[in-house]
Amino acid sequence: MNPLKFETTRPLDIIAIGRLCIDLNANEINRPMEETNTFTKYVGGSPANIAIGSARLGQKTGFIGKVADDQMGRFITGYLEKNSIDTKGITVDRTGAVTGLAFTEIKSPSECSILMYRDNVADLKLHPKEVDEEYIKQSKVLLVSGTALAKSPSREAVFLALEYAVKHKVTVIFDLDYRPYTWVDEAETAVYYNLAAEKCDVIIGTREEFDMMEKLLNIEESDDRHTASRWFSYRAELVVIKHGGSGSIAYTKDGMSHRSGIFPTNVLKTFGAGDSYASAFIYGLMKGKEVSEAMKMGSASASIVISRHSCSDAMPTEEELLNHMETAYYELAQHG
Ligand SMILES: Nc1ncnc2c1ncn2[C@@H]1O[C@H](COP(=O)(O)OP(=O)(O)O)[C@@H](O)[C@H]1O
Ligand SMILES: O=C(O)C[C@@H](O)[C@H](O)C(=O)COP(=O)(O)O
Repeated sequence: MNPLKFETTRPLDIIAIGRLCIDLNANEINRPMEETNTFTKYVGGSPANIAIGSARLGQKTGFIGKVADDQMGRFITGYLEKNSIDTKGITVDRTGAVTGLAFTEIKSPSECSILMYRDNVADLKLHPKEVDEEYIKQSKVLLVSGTALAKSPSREAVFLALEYAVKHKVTVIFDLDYRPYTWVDEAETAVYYNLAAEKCDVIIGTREEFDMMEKLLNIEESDDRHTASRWFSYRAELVVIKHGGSGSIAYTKDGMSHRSGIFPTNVLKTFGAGDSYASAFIYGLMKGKEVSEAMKMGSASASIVISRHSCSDAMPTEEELLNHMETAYYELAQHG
């Protein structure tokens, strides 16, 4: 069962809003970053990765964001255009802001970490006046990534985009994407995450991200079903809780739950799992697939991306995704 009804006559399938950054993934793997010398540069930033994943799957994709007025900013917009992503919603910062950098460390397949340089980044300077209502109303879906709530004016830009989306019946999907290094205070984080989530139709996050949101409310011993049910009293139709190598579980407003397993793979690095999962999951939902099938598509995409060096560059095409689902072993993991 798929509870979502998309406005099918819109020229764009999905617009993502949030950060456009650079991933610098260590080439020397299985060692700490102190011992690495070279990195490969990719476009990064969770919403950028999801947008690239969506475009790779053939979806008409747009973006609302801000890039630095430098080579990195031009590299990012050029890469998005090469991937047929509409960039008219992207503005260039003129204040000397820089591009966020995510240095990734691959100590082992299961020990990966990300060192983020986020001072004076252009993406958090996106201003409400740069959010175009006429642009948003052209899309079936608005994808909001939580890190864009970390600082003004990006925070207000996101809330304005949410208002426009609700006004024009654009389905809002909230990928929590909690990055502690971008926030200064847990309470502030939880307040803004909860306020944004109230306006969303679909919420996707890990157990830890939902715990962060609930801690502020002194919700003791929450579980996945309790977490999901909280959001059905607002706009949510679907809540997905991801559990890493144990798969994911989704709840719909009708009280049903849907479990998904994983496609075991040779894991090179674990980051990129969430963004690839989100892009293919959303794609499945928009193709009218059952929730569990859309989750399986998300798992398949994640399985492909975590076996490769990059996140954005590794996003599969529709053909690669469907082929993987037909040929790879699928394991219905148990969790929770
Ligand atoms: N080790 C793994 N092997 C195969 N699939 C995985 C693995 N880790 C994660 N996945 C898939 O990626 C999805 C998202 O991963 P998760 O780590 O929960 O999200 P995030 O990257 O946002 O923290 C999981 O629900 C699962 O489908
Ligand atoms: O989101 C960032 O700024 C870093 C990403 O580009 C990076 O690829 C990553 O951490 C992916 O996140 P995940 O998919 O949630 O693991």
